[in-house]
Amino acid sequence: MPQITVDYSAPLADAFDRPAFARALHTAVVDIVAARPAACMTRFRRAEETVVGPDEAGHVLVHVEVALLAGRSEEAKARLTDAVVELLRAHVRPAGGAVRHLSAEVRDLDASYRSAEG
Ligand SMILES: O=C(O)C/C(=C\C=C(/O)C(=O)O)C(=O)O
Repeated sequence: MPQITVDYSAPLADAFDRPAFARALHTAVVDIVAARPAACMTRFRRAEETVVGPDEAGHVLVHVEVALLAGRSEEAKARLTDAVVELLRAHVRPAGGAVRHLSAEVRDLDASYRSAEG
């Protein structure tokens, strides 16, 4: 299962349409790296405290990590990363004038990865 983790700053709680983002993200994962639709799984983690440089306020962060079984090309992984950042732009509204820091990475799951269902 593509294991997808999204860390986001707490002030974005009402400004980040998480279900819509996850659905669009899963479509992108299926289209770009041919994952099974039903296998795409995203969890969101709300960060109560963030600091950017010296600042405890004035910034909000979203970072997305997509972990895939090994085998996709670097080009495909880079295309997916670009698509994720574009989706973040579309689904994270600026919150109270804070600077948005939107980022993503696509990496390979470790060779030891196993999963089970049921
Ligand atoms: O669910 C699957 O299709 C197989 C799988 C993971 C698949 C990916 O992570 C991928 O396509 O990159 C699994 O966890 O069983």
